[in-house]
Amino acid sequence: MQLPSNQFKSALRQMPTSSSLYGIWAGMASAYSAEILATTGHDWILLDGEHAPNTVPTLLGQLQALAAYPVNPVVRIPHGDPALIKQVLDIGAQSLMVPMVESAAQAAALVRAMRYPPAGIRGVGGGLIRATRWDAVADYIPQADQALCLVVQIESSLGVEHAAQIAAVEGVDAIFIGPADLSTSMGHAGNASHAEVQHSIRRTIDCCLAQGKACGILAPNEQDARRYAEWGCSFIAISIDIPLLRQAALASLARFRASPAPASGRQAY
Ligand SMILES: O=C(O)C(=O)C[C@H](O)[C@@H](O)CO
Repeated sequence: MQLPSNQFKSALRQMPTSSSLYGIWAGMASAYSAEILATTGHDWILLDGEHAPNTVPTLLGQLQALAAYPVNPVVRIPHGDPALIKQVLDIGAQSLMVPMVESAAQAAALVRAMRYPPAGIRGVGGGLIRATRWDAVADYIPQADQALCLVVQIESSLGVEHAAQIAAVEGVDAIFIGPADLSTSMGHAGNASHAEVQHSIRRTIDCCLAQGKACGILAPNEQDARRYAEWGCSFIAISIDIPLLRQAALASLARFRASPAPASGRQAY
Protein backbone atom coordinates (compact mmCIF):
# COMPACT_ATOMS: atom_id res chain seq x y z
CA MET A 1 0.00 0.00 0.00
CA GLN A 2 0.93 3.65 -0.47
CA LEU A 3 2.00 5.84 2.41
CA PRO A 4 -1.11 7.91 3.31
CA SER A 5 -0.52 11.44 2.04
CA ASN A 6 -0.69 14.37 4.45
CA GLN A 7 -3.28 16.76 3.02
CA PHE A 8 -2.82 19.15 5.95
CA LYS A 9 0.88 19.58 5.19
CA SER A 10 0.13 20.09 1.49
CA ALA A 11 -2.52 22.70 2.29
CA LEU A 12 -0.20 24.58 4.66
CA ARG A 13 2.43 24.71 1.90
CA GLN A 14 -0.02 26.60 -0.30
CA MET A 15 -0.70 29.12 2.44
CA PRO A 16 -1.33 31.98 2.70
CA THR A 17 -2.80 32.00 -0.81
CA SER A 18 -5.54 29.41 -0.33
CA SER A 19 -8.55 29.91 1.94
CA SER A 20 -8.44 29.35 5.72
CA LEU A 21 -8.44 25.88 7.21
CA TYR A 22 -10.93 25.71 10.07
CA GLY A 23 -10.17 23.36 12.93
CA ILE A 24 -11.82 22.14 16.11
CA TRP A 25 -10.02 21.40 19.37
CA ALA A 26 -10.76 17.93 20.76
CA GLY A 27 -10.26 17.70 24.49
CA MET A 28 -12.59 14.82 25.33
CA ALA A 29 -9.83 12.25 24.91
CA SER A 30 -12.36 9.91 23.36
CA ALA A 31 -12.37 8.11 20.01
CA TYR A 32 -16.16 8.16 20.01
CA SER A 33 -16.32 11.89 20.52
CA ALA A 34 -13.52 12.54 17.98
CA GLU A 35 -15.43 10.50 15.41
CA ILE A 36 -18.54 12.62 16.00
CA LEU A 37 -16.45 15.74 15.36
CA ALA A 38 -15.10 14.13 12.18
CA THR A 39 -18.59 14.18 10.68
CA THR A 40 -18.91 17.97 10.99
CA GLY A 41 -16.81 19.08 8.03
CA HIS A 42 -13.96 20.82 9.84
CA ASP A 43 -10.69 20.77 7.92
CA TRP A 44 -8.63 19.61 10.88
CA ILE A 45 -9.05 18.31 14.41
CA LEU A 46 -6.57 18.97 17.18
CA LEU A 47 -6.21 15.95 19.46
CA ASP A 48 -4.92 17.56 22.62
CA GLY A 49 -2.30 15.54 24.46
CA GLU A 50 -1.15 18.54 26.50
CA HIS A 51 -4.21 19.55 28.48
CA ALA A 52 -6.59 16.62 27.85
CA PRO A 53 -6.20 13.30 29.67
CA ASN A 54 -4.72 11.55 26.64
CA THR A 55 -2.10 8.83 26.49
CA VAL A 56 -0.45 7.20 23.49
CA PRO A 57 -3.14 4.46 23.39
CA THR A 58 -6.04 6.95 23.60
CA LEU A 59 -4.47 9.01 20.81
CA LEU A 60 -4.13 5.83 18.76
CA GLY A 61 -7.85 5.09 19.16
CA GLN A 62 -8.74 8.61 18.04
CA LEU A 63 -6.46 8.42 14.98
CA GLN A 64 -8.07 5.10 14.04
CA ALA A 65 -11.55 6.58 14.44
CA LEU A 66 -10.69 9.60 12.29
CA ALA A 67 -9.02 7.57 9.54
CA ALA A 68 -12.33 6.86 7.82
CA TYR A 69 -13.15 10.58 7.42
CA PRO A 70 -11.77 13.38 5.24
CA VAL A 71 -10.43 15.37 8.19
CA ASN A 72 -6.81 16.01 9.13
CA PRO A 73 -5.79 15.01 12.66
CA VAL A 74 -3.12 17.11 14.34
CA VAL A 75 -1.77 15.67 17.60
CA ARG A 76 -0.54 18.07 20.27
CA ILE A 77 1.97 16.38 22.52
CA PRO A 78 2.64 17.70 26.04
CA HIS A 79 6.33 18.47 25.41
CA GLY A 80 9.01 17.92 22.81
CA ASP A 81 10.60 14.78 24.29
CA PRO A 82 12.12 12.78 21.36
CA ALA A 83 10.95 9.48 22.92
CA LEU A 84 7.34 10.70 22.99
CA ILE A 85 7.63 12.12 19.46
CA LYS A 86 8.83 8.70 18.32
CA GLN A 87 5.88 6.92 19.95
CA VAL A 88 3.30 9.30 18.54
CA LEU A 89 4.77 9.13 15.03
CA ASP A 90 4.90 5.34 15.33
CA ILE A 91 1.14 5.12 15.99
CA GLY A 92 0.64 6.95 12.69
CA ALA A 93 0.24 10.60 13.64
CA GLN A 94 1.54 12.61 10.70
CA SER A 95 1.03 16.16 11.97
CA LEU A 96 2.40 17.12 15.37
CA MET A 97 1.95 20.30 17.37
CA VAL A 98 4.53 20.99 20.08
CA PRO A 99 3.80 23.58 22.77
CA MET A 100 6.00 26.33 24.16
CA VAL A 101 8.82 26.55 21.61
CA GLU A 102 11.03 29.50 22.46
CA SER A 103 14.16 29.25 20.32
CA ALA A 104 15.40 28.14 16.91
CA ALA A 105 17.62 25.55 18.61
CA GLN A 106 14.59 24.00 20.32
CA ALA A 107 12.71 23.93 16.99
CA ALA A 108 15.67 22.35 15.20
CA ALA A 109 15.86 19.63 17.87
CA LEU A 110 12.18 18.82 17.24
CA VAL A 111 12.86 18.50 13.51
CA ARG A 112 15.70 16.05 14.24
CA ALA A 113 13.44 14.03 16.57
CA MET A 114 10.97 13.57 13.70
CA ARG A 115 13.56 12.44 11.13
CA TYR A 116 15.40 9.18 10.71
CA PRO A 117 19.22 9.19 10.63
CA PRO A 118 21.31 10.61 9.16
CA ALA A 119 19.10 13.73 9.18
CA GLY A 120 17.74 13.02 12.66
CA ILE A 121 17.45 10.66 15.59
CA ARG A 122 14.08 8.88 15.16
CA GLY A 123 14.39 5.17 15.97
CA VAL A 124 13.17 2.57 13.49
CA GLY A 125 9.98 0.68 14.41
CA GLY A 126 9.71 -1.22 11.11
CA GLY A 127 6.94 -3.80 11.01
CA LEU A 128 5.91 -3.16 14.62
CA ILE A 129 4.30 0.20 13.95
CA ARG A 130 1.08 1.58 12.50
CA ALA A 131 2.98 4.36 10.70
CA THR A 132 4.33 1.72 8.26
CA ARG A 133 0.98 -0.09 8.37
CA TRP A 134 2.99 -2.91 9.89
CA ASP A 135 5.26 -2.93 6.82
CA ALA A 136 2.44 -2.88 4.28
CA VAL A 137 3.80 0.50 3.12
CA ALA A 138 6.77 -0.23 0.91
CA ASP A 139 9.85 1.90 1.63
CA TYR A 140 8.39 3.88 4.55
CA ILE A 141 11.69 5.24 5.83
CA PRO A 142 12.77 7.21 2.74
CA GLN A 143 9.25 8.60 2.29
CA ALA A 144 8.32 9.33 5.91
CA ASP A 145 9.54 12.91 6.06
CA GLN A 146 7.45 14.06 3.09
CA ALA A 147 4.27 13.12 4.96
CA LEU A 148 5.24 14.50 8.38
CA CYS A 149 4.27 17.99 9.45
CA LEU A 150 5.70 19.92 12.39
CA VAL A 151 3.73 22.78 13.89
CA VAL A 152 5.46 24.59 16.74
CA GLN A 153 3.63 26.75 19.21
CA ILE A 154 4.74 30.25 20.07
CA GLU A 155 3.06 31.18 23.31
CA SER A 156 5.49 33.17 25.45
CA SER A 157 7.23 36.54 25.27
CA LEU A 158 10.51 34.75 24.59
CA GLY A 159 8.94 32.79 21.76
CA VAL A 160 7.60 36.00 20.21
CA GLU A 161 11.04 37.59 20.50
CA HIS A 162 12.53 34.66 18.54
CA ALA A 163 9.59 34.14 16.18
CA ALA A 164 11.50 34.99 12.99
CA GLN A 165 14.35 32.58 13.80
CA ILE A 166 11.94 29.81 14.84
CA ALA A 167 9.87 30.18 11.65
CA ALA A 168 13.06 30.11 9.56
CA VAL A 169 14.07 26.63 10.78
CA GLU A 170 14.02 24.15 7.89
CA GLY A 171 11.56 21.40 8.77
CA VAL A 172 9.23 23.66 10.76
CA ASP A 173 6.09 23.63 8.63
CA ALA A 174 4.05 26.17 10.56
CA ILE A 175 3.73 28.23 13.72
CA PHE A 176 0.66 28.10 15.96
CA ILE A 177 0.03 30.89 18.45
CA GLY A 178 -1.35 30.00 21.87
CA PRO A 179 -3.21 33.13 23.07
CA ALA A 180 -3.94 31.80 26.58
CA ASP A 181 -0.33 31.05 27.44
CA LEU A 182 0.97 34.09 25.60
CA SER A 183 -1.31 36.50 27.45
CA THR A 184 -0.40 34.83 30.76
CA SER A 185 3.30 35.03 29.99
CA MET A 186 2.88 38.76 29.31
CA GLY A 187 1.15 39.40 32.64
CA HIS A 188 -2.33 39.66 31.10
CA ALA A 189 -3.73 36.26 32.10
CA GLY A 190 -7.03 35.52 30.41
CA ASN A 191 -6.95 38.74 28.38
CA ALA A 192 -5.59 38.00 24.93
CA SER A 193 -7.44 41.13 23.75
CA HIS A 194 -5.01 43.36 25.64
CA ALA A 195 -3.26 45.70 23.20
CA GLU A 196 0.21 44.39 24.11
CA VAL A 197 -0.86 40.78 23.50
CA GLN A 198 -2.52 41.71 20.23
CA HIS A 199 0.66 43.47 19.15
CA SER A 200 2.69 40.32 19.94
CA ILE A 201 0.24 38.12 18.05
CA ARG A 202 0.44 40.35 14.99
CA ARG A 203 4.20 40.51 15.18
CA THR A 204 4.42 36.70 15.34
CA ILE A 205 2.11 36.33 12.33
CA ASP A 206 4.20 38.84 10.36
CA CYS A 207 7.47 37.05 11.23
CA CYS A 208 5.99 33.76 10.16
CA LEU A 209 4.64 35.04 6.85
CA ALA A 210 7.95 36.78 6.12
CA GLN A 211 9.60 33.35 6.31
CA GLY A 212 7.01 31.90 3.94
CA LYS A 213 5.50 29.70 6.64
CA ALA A 214 1.84 29.29 7.56
CA CYS A 215 0.60 30.67 10.87
CA GLY A 216 -2.33 29.37 12.90
CA ILE A 217 -4.08 30.31 16.12
CA LEU A 218 -6.80 29.23 18.53
CA ALA A 219 -9.69 31.71 18.38
CA PRO A 220 -13.07 30.46 19.62
CA ASN A 221 -14.40 34.03 19.49
CA GLU A 222 -15.68 34.76 15.98
CA GLN A 223 -14.51 38.38 15.81
CA ASP A 224 -11.03 37.35 16.93
CA ALA A 225 -10.92 34.55 14.38
CA ARG A 226 -11.93 36.89 11.55
CA ARG A 227 -9.37 39.51 12.60
CA TYR A 228 -6.56 36.94 12.82
CA ALA A 229 -7.53 35.63 9.37
CA GLU A 230 -7.26 39.21 8.04
CA TRP A 231 -3.84 39.49 9.66
CA GLY A 232 -2.72 36.38 7.79
CA CYS A 233 -3.54 33.36 9.96
CA SER A 234 -4.45 30.57 7.63
CA PHE A 235 -5.42 27.73 9.96
CA ILE A 236 -7.64 28.63 12.84
CA ALA A 237 -9.13 26.48 15.59
CA ILE A 238 -12.55 28.09 15.85
CA SER A 239 -14.00 26.02 18.67
CA ILE A 240 -13.26 23.58 21.47
CA ASP A 241 -15.46 20.53 22.05
CA ILE A 242 -15.75 20.74 25.85
CA PRO A 243 -17.05 24.32 26.10
CA LEU A 244 -19.37 23.62 23.14
CA LEU A 245 -20.90 20.73 25.09
CA ARG A 246 -21.06 22.59 28.38
CA GLN A 247 -22.52 25.77 26.88
CA ALA A 248 -25.17 23.81 24.99
CA ALA A 249 -26.11 21.99 28.23
CA LEU A 250 -26.28 25.24 30.20
CA ALA A 251 -28.37 26.95 27.52
CA SER A 252 -30.76 24.01 27.35
CA LEU A 253 -31.27 23.97 31.11
CA ALA A 254 -31.61 27.75 31.27
CA ARG A 255 -34.59 27.64 28.90
CA PHE A 256 -36.46 25.44 31.39
CA ARG A 257 -35.29 27.19 34.55
CA ALA A 258 -36.31 30.57 33.10
CA SER A 259 -39.82 29.39 32.13
CA PRO A 260 -40.84 26.32 34.14
CA ALA A 261 -43.20 23.88 32.44
CA PRO A 262 -46.90 24.29 33.35
CA ALA A 263 -47.94 22.22 36.37
CA SER A 264 -50.67 20.46 34.40
CA GLY A 265 -51.66 19.85 30.79
CA ARG A 266 -50.15 17.86 27.96
CA GLN A 267 -46.42 17.80 27.55
CA ALA A 268 -45.21 19.08 24.16
CA TYR A 269 -42.55 17.16 22.19
O1 LIG B 1 -2.14 29.02 24.96
C1 LIG B 1 -3.13 28.62 24.32
O2 LIG B 1 -4.10 29.33 24.03
C2 LIG B 1 -3.08 27.22 23.88
O3 LIG B 1 -2.04 26.68 23.70
C3 LIG B 1 -4.37 26.48 23.78
C4 LIG B 1 -4.81 26.11 25.18
O4 LIG B 1 -3.89 25.23 25.73
C5 LIG B 1 -6.16 25.47 25.12
O5 LIG B 1 -6.11 24.23 25.69
C6 LIG B 1 -7.17 26.29 25.83
O6 LIG B 1 -8.36 25.62 25.96
